[in-house]
Amino acid sequence: MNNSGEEIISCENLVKIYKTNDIEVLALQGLDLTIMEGELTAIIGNSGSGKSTFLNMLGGLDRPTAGRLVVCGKDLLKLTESQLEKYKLETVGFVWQNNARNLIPYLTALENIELPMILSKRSQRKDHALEILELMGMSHRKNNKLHQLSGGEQQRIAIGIALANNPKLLLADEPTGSVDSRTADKILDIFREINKNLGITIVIVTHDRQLSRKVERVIAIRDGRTSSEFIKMKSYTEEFANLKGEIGGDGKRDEQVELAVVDRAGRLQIPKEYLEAIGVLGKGKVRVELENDKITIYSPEN
Ligand SMILES: Nc1ncnc2c1ncn2[C@@H]1O[C@H](COP(=O)(O)OP(=O)(O)OP(=O)(O)O)[C@@H](O)[C@H]1O
Repeated sequence: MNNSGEEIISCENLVKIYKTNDIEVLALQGLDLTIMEGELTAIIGNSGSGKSTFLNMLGGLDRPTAGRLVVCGKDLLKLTESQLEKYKLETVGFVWQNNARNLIPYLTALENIELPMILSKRSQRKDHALEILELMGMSHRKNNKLHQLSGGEQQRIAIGIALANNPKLLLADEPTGSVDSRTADKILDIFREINKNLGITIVIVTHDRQLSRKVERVIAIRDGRTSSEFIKMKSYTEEFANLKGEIGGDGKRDEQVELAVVDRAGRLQIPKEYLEAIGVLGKGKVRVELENDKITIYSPEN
């Protein structure tokens, strides 16, 4: 991760309501989060919590209903249709779980990677596509079509397609959802390399707890709101050295610390289990005390 200190995604009180016939579904209900340029972030949450909805908003595939969503300086609630088309083609790259959606089956791997460049009228497309294939370790598969590639190879090409127009932000929806764990590890390695070497900000939506343990920042969404965050405390270099016994390993397995989210209005969401543990869940009130640099939360009965 090479976080440059610039905000690339700023999301405040984001709301998305889907209307089907007479039914309204509140898919995002005031989501707040900020992602800095150069971060590699995983978004986790139960089925139906709003992960894909948020990724679709980030990708410009669907419009938010209300709130604020600014990506790379572009206000996604205000872009015109043609600005949104350009944004989808040039500012973000999208990798889907389903490769039939990522790759056009009757085109070769090389042609698939060239396609986004054709759509945005770039020159020197073939050279750039060949460079990307090399970066993905897929030069030897350039003339293969979808059905001639393994699941892992298809995902590499899908990432290559997403990188074709040099996006600042790469979005991936369950990229390891349909491959075995060894392939999933390799795909995650590619994301890490792209993040580190090209400095591209990456947001991955995943159910895969194994994958989310391997990234430095994890944002948990519950019921369309940010519920908590996990930050990795050790760098990969340190962790790798630890594994190889090169630096004193402390034997600690849990390298991610959980952070509760405080929104811009100062509202704090405390994990439900914590409230349960001190017997205040559903009570509506807690005792809060400030003591030097600590805030302590008690049950009012204590
Ligand atoms: N196009 C749509 N029309 C109506 N409701 C939708 C639409 N897309 C999503 N929803 C609803 O919005 C809520 C959030 O869905 P979303 O797909 O974002 O969740 P998710 O966390 O990605 O779930 P999963 O992990 O199962 O993919 C769900 O209740 C879902 O049924």
